[in-house]
Amino acid sequence: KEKVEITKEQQALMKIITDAYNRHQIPQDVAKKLLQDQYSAEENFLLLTEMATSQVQVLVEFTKNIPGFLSLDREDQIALLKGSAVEAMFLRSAQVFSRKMPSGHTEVLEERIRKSGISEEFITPMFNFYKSIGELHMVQEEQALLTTVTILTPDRPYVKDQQAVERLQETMLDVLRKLCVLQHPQEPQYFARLLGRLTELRTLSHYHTEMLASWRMNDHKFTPLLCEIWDV
Ligand SMILES: CCOC(=O)c1ccc(NC(=O)c2c3c(nn2-c2ccccc2)CCN(S(=O)(=O)c2cccs2)C3)cc1
Repeated sequence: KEKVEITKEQQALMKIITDAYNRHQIPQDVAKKLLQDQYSAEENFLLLTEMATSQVQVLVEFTKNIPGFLSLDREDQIALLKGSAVEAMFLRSAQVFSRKMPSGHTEVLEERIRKSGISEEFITPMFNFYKSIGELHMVQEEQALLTTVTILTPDRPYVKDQQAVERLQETMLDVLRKLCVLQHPQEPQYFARLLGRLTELRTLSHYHTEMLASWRMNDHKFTPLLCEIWDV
């Protein structure tokens, strides 16, 4: 049985990434608004737009703390951000959703999201994903590293130096693999299950692209930042 050990450097790397990941949460006032009294579909949609926009701003800040990210080609940095923004948001959403919220809050939050003008065909896979992430009971280091692995996906559109991204992603995957073995010793397949969620995440982001088209048709407005990062 191979003795799995996280090196000093990997420990330091994990701390930088986890601290950066935890530094940004949904602004309390926005989250509170989501849980407050009745809202119309329009107001719910507006609130989600506001939250999604703040998530993108936080994503940009977070990536700056990924060791090695800022040494990548600048255009590749943009390509990685654009390519992973939706996936990172749904990963973060799943973690927000499955966090031990005060009882009843999860249901209210679910209700608001369901009543925000998003069509059922998108809502179902989204909540299935949230539940499947919740069942993993990831520790915060795993959440932060999984998001980092998602951002550092080499085969995003328009990435020129894929090798450089691959090297960074492999560094993160090695730490995540060891962490999974140490955190879930009874579940040798835990790391594989985690990576399997990234496949589910890609499917969700394809749904998202379709939804954007239908929202555009119903004349739903997005913020300039969301239009920029979602190419709408
Ligand atoms: C400051 C750090 O920010 C965060 O930590 C953060 C976390 C999660 C989110 N999540 C969301 O905004 C969000 C969305 C959906 N659900 N959902 C959600 C929110 C809370 C819990 C669980 C899920 C569905 C639709 N999209 S959308 O982008 O397609 C959209 C946009 C406009 C109309 S529809 C958004 C934001 C910020």
